[in-house]
Amino acid sequence: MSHADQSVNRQSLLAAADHARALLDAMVRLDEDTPVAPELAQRLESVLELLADHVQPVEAMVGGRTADRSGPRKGSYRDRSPISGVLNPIAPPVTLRVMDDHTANTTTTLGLAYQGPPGRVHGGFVASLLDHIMGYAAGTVGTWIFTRSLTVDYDHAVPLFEELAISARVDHIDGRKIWVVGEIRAEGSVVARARGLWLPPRAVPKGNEG
Ligand SMILES: CCCCCCCCCCCCCCCC(=O)SCCNC(=O)CCNC(=O)[C@H](O)C(C)(C)COP(=O)(O)OP(=O)(O)OC[C@H]1O[C@@H](n2cnc3c(N)ncnc32)[C@H](O)[C@@H]1OP(=O)(O)O
Repeated sequence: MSHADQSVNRQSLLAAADHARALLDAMVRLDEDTPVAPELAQRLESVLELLADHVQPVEAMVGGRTADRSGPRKGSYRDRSPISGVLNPIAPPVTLRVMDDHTANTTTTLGLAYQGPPGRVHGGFVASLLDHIMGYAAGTVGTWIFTRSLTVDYDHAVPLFEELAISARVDHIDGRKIWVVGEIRAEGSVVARARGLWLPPRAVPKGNEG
């Protein structure tokens, strides 16, 4: 496939991921006695049939390489992230900014698919957003890092349908330990805060050395 074709194909995949996001939003807003339910199930089944021969085996996606590492990388790991992956429909629309000063930030607006208490973002997803952005801030210190500890303070409701500003910065580094703080703001006020510890693995995970 030429570079031009690849670019057109990627645009189509990005559009498909956006449609899938819109589908998730529509699914959680459907009334249980909607008359379109049978046709919806049928149409989605035929979409899955279209994809059946084209999805990669999971081994090709885990770690970004085929199991025996002989094949090419099967697409970008970051594009598939559940929080910021543009090709992962469960990721809300976010654009990450990772800065040289060991900070990371993003903005996003979440719909009903992320609802916990009525009108509020699910607390687990609040933690996931913080974990992810804080992980990227920690990631500016070393390539492979994992969350070892994360403590979240839910100061106020994190609202749905309003723009959220999520930011993180490395607070201090103590040997291998990278301590990070993060926060979420809505309309300029802090609604959630977190503090956490990130650590590199003692050995680089198998299959990711290259
Ligand atoms: C330019 C752009 C670059 C961007 C680049 C991006 C990179 C890409 C970013 C991806 C962003 C995704 C963000 C998702 C983030 C996940 O989703 S990560 C997934 C969830 N986390 C995991 O799966 C981790 C599971 N845990 C592990 O694998 C291992 O425990 C770890 C984290 C590798 C650490 O292993 P370990 O070093 O053997 O751990 P351990 O000895 O228990 O603890 C190390 C030290 O920390 C201390 N410690 C542990 N817990 C605590 C605590 N709560 N308080 C104080 N001290 C503690 C210990 O006492 C110990 O201290 P020392 O004795 O060494 O002084």
